[in-house]
Amino acid sequence: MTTVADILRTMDYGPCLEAAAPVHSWLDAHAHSFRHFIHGEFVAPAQNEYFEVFNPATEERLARVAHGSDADIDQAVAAARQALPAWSGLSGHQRARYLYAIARHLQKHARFFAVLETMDNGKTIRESRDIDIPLVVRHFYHHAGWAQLLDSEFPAHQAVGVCGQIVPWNFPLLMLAWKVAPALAAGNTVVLKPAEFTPLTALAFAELCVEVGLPAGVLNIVTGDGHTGASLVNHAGVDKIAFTGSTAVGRLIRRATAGTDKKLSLELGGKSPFIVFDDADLDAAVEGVVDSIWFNQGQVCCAGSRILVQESVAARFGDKLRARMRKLRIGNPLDKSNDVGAIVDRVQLQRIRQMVESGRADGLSCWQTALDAPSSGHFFAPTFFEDVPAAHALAQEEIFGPVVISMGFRTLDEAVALANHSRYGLAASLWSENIDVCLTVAAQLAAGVVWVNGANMFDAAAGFGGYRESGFGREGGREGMHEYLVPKWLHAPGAQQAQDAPVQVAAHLAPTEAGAARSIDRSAKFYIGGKQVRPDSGYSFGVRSGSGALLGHAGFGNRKDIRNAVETARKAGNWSQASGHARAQVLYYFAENLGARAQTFIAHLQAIDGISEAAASQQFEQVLARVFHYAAMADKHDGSVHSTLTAHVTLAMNEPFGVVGVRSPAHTPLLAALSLALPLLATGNRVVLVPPPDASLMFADLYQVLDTSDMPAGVLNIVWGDSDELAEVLALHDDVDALWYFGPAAGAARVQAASAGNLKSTWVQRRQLDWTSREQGQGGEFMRHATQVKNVWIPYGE
Ligand SMILES: NC(=O)c1ccc[n+]([C@@H]2O[C@H](COP(=O)([O-])OP(=O)(O)OC[C@H]3O[C@@H](n4cnc5c(N)ncnc54)[C@H](O)[C@@H]3O)[C@@H](O)[C@H]2O)c1
Ligand SMILES: O=S(=O)(O)c1ccc(CO)cc1
Repeated sequence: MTTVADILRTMDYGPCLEAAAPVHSWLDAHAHSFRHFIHGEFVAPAQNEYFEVFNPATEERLARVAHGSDADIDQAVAAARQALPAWSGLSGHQRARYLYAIARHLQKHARFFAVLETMDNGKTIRESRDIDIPLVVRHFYHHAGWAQLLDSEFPAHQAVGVCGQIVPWNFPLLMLAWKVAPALAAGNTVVLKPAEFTPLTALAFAELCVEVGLPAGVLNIVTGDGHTGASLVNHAGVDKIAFTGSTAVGRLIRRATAGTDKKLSLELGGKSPFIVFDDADLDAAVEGVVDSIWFNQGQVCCAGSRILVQESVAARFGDKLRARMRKLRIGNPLDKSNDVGAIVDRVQLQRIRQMVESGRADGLSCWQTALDAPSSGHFFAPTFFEDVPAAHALAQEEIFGPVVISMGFRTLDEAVALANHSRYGLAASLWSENIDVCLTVAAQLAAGVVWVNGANMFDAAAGFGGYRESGFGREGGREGMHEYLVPKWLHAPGAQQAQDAPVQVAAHLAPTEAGAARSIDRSAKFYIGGKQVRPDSGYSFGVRSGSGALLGHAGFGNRKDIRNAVETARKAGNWSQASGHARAQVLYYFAENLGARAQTFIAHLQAIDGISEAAASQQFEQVLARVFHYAAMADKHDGSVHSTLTAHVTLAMNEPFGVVGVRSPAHTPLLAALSLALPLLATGNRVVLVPPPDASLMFADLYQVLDTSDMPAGVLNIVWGDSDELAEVLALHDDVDALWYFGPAAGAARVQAASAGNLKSTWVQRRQLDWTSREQGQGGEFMRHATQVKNVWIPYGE
């Protein structure tokens, strides 16, 4: 028997077990069997199929859970559709009261949810009790607030409709909260599919919703696997899909929803850098690594899994990290003394093992904490690979386990280059005592979240989400609410589908009317890198007026022209670094020079659309007003400081995407094209514009104005031809960061499917907008789509 004297001598932790009895009683009361939650009731699966759920720490069977089929999804979507009018018709205040009640009830049952989560997932009770469940509660409180304030904070917006939500197994209830709370606050109804390894807290949450009297059908939960998820994604009755999970499945969902009107947000994988500068508090940084990669056994999408350490301190840092690893306690997750729990499932454990073995087989230096874990259960020792080459799979692939790698760097620039050497862009952690270094680096990182001298910090008031292949959309904060809202004018009755005439251009010589050749003294070329450029194809086409008269010739663009335009836009990065004031000056100057050429453009507008001179003049005035508007906005699209829980200044910075492709519509062509290009330019993006071919002669005159307006070469490039074909080339291009497509449904589907390659953010509008309306043609919606939010957490105080 261990005596007090023994304890004082060894100072070892004793076992300190959390009671599991309340969860066992709950499982017993359900006879260890769970059905779907649809229309406020627990209903049996249509095909009577179930799957088993285990405790990964003990391999004990916890329950059998319904396996959702197409019929179950159908029933749940119908319930959500039926509940939608009444729920979205409630006042924000009425919805706030439900969300507040959910938060209160969660607090009352907090320990039950924490224990259930630990048993289902394998995470330590310290984490589920002190992090997951308090954050879940915080999310419902925070979003009760957004429901209350919806009318004043999001005027002229409405709910999207029925939301299909699919979550992973790493933070089961927290991921549910991230999705359900904003959806319900905004007035949507929900069908949620939990991950197959961890459905139990979602089902307990459904019971809690019954307890608080949430109206039937507002929240529906269908359990199942990837097939169930795919059925939800493909269901025609769903208006929005919100997905958190792997990049591979995110890509499938992007393709599956292409060409539908479904709004989409994707929170995907990561390989986040953890950067340690030589002036960092190394002991604090070592604790940061523990929070980054051994938290939740490294099954964290934003885990700091790549340590980049300045060479001068690398050896010291490595020693300190190994010393700390020796102290990590791995074992029963219900034991409050343990730091590291179980891996969620045998399959995931196997994947981690294979990745680690491949690193060892390649001769990489590998160090592991001694594993003194229980004989049953899925445990894996904290693992550290030192000096891993930047291109190695262990430095590039997400492992999703307790495995960290490190590599050295010498200079700040090298650190930034290594940090950004990844297809992902979810998060980053920076360690330095020099605030200049921290903010300089934070601004240069391609990451949706940056933690300064900290790691893995979250709060409902701050947005979370990625750049690049880590997905698009944000969860949390004001920016997260936008994922569940749409401007009311988009749903206004009478909005038509865009009906661009099928592209008439063909790579052949246009028949020329007698005498026309005399008036045609040039063939309009493209504008690439600040220069007029002949088409690569060597073909041109005849440009005709609205009445069919031949106006001139224009080059016919192809894949190569687009690639050249993207390359030159890529090099024009200084525009993104320029101040808003500098960009405003260029746009004002552009407006001034455009105004001086009014007669030219009025004549073009008359010829293209067959409108009167008065109507063309009026449209041109609107064009000038729009340029002035975005010149004015260039230094005013401010970010914000979020009110997060801890002592942080959490900056939400609006950053440009980089290179953005724009396919603009035929209707009111100059106004439409500039209404799209200007917000992008004002916010620092570089643009490859594909305007309608019928208006190419007018756009050839437009770039002459650009030439005289100090617009740097490569910032705005213009190529025309078969608009949808060129848009698809842009969508497929990995160096294009975002794409705006305004045009007919068939082309929209093509670009959305093609964008799945690098998961670029797309803004697609198949409806024909009224560009002359200020509500539809300009404003916040455009500025918001032109930027992505980076949240930078900067600590203050002690
Ligand atoms: N960015 C974030 O916020 C975030 C957060 C947590 C996890 N993740 C990512 O999630 C991954 C780990 O979770 P996982 O293994 O459960 O991911 P996963 O993509 O395999 O599964 C996630 C969810 O999608 C469902 N699913 C699987 N195939 C589907 C399909 N074809 N259509 C629709 N749904 C489908 C699953 O059943 C599960 O509910 C990691 O890559 C991690 O980085 C990202
Ligand atoms: O979505 S994840 O990045 O995996 C994540 C990590 C941590 C927390 C809470 O601490 C929530 C979500």
